[in-house]
Amino acid sequence: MADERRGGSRDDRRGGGGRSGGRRDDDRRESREQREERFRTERRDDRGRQRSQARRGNQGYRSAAAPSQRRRAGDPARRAAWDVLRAVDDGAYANLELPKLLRHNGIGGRDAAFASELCYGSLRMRGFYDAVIERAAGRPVSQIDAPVLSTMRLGAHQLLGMRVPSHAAASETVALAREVNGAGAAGFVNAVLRRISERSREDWVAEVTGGLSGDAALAIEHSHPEWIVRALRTSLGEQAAELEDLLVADNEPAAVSLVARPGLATVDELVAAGAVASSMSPVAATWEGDPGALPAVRETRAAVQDEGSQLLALAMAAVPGTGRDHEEWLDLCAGPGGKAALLATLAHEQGAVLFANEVNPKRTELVRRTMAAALDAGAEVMIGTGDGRELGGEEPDTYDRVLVDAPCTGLGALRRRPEARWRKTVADLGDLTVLQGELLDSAIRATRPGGVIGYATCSPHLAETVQVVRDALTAHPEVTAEDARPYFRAADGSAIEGVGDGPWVQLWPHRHHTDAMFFALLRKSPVAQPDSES
Ligand SMILES: C[S@@+](CC[C@H](N)C(=O)[O-])C[C@H]1O[C@@H](n2cnc3c(N)ncnc32)[C@H](O)[C@@H]1O
Repeated sequence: MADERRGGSRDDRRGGGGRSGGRRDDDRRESREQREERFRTERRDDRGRQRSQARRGNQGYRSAAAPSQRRRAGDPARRAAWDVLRAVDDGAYANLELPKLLRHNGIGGRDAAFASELCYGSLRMRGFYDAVIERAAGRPVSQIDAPVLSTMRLGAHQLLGMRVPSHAAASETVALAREVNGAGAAGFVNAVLRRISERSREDWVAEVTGGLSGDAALAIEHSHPEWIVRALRTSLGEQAAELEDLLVADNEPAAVSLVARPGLATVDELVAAGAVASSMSPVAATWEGDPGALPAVRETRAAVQDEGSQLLALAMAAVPGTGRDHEEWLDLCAGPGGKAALLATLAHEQGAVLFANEVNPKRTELVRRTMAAALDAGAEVMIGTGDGRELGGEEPDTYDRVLVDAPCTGLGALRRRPEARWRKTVADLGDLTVLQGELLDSAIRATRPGGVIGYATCSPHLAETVQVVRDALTAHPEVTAEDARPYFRAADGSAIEGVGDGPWVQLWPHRHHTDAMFFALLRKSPVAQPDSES
């Protein structure tokens, strides 16, 4: 392939017409921006409303401290956590919002770590805390004003989920309530937190799950929507006894895993900088602190990437392809580009070329940025924007390896997105599984005879994983499933255990300390030879 195609656009190659698959994402972005604007203005109203409501309805409550001793404002870390909870209620993502706020307010070090734990923990454990708050407040949370409820959730997490001494948790949270909710509401917060502090976490679990059994009790105690608990139980199948371990793992913050992109960085380089080599992915090291402090990360030679994603890209490259020289690889859903960047360096090592496709133009741009070091090192990559569902019809029988890292519910990455579990609904599955089926269908069409297709999701939900693959196998008799397990290798070269009975691979947070990634490997039969047809 000619050098000028490196980092070039597939749209250019096809005459620059571009593709217009990004409208749905643009629509979403617009409404998100509108929501943010609404939030900026509404927050002032909320606080005003809150004060007057509190004066009307909660006059009986009094702060624990004497008026002369009352702190007028909360501390900056708690305030930042509260601001994020409010923003999340309006559609923001905590992992994007919190770093922005911490930077803006100059909060760093231990205060930043405290704000992160407070914010993410309150969001993850919202289901449990709301059940506790309802008992302590003597009313359903739907009857508590949202800004006051956010304050109470922060207080509940300090009391039941962090090692903050009760008196500090209560007094600091009441000071925050005075600042953001008004004096009357602060009295209400004080009374509720006082009641919560009278019992241990274990006692509250017994109280709020009393009378419930099975998945309903697990859902409250481990703070997952019940439909997700049921789906995870089904996905675990014969290992359903591990369900509680999985729910616990979902509530623990994921360690920061770095990938050393082959040919660009090494695990040894990351270890020399203070990271710890992983026993799971051969190209991973875990890192505590700001990844941006590492030159290899700033230069895109290394990056933050879940080890499950690393293993999956490594497997995709390790599978025997068509055996052709100079293979062509396709990443059908590449944005923001983590797997594509790893595939690009692996393709470069094998003398192959990668085409990274993404439907959303802004995410295509992220793919380009993620690739910077790989492109500089001479990896042959084309990056294009387009609807992956059309690609199989446009370029049939073309690619030696095709990865479909499909858009999904993300139920396998709940550790990373603390609010995600409360936003997903069973209804999301319907549209997603249709899209996943169409993308896999297109990927099969785009695959050269004898080539391989990897189908991946960061969800273990059977409707998005096994069912999509089975439907594709039924619709495409020219494709067969291959055992993916031999291609998942740990850092010492041994086979990774506990990935299921095959032929697919299912990784799990509680077993592998990765996201719950699913991977299926399909192969398109080679073109029938003339003599075999006779
Ligand atoms: C799970 S993410 C892929 C993550 C990516 N492989 C990585 O490792 O960074 C799924 C991606 O599919 C994209 N997508 C959604 N619908 C698509 C379509 N019809 N064609 C191509 N990409 C699509 C989404 O915008 C999203 O970026």
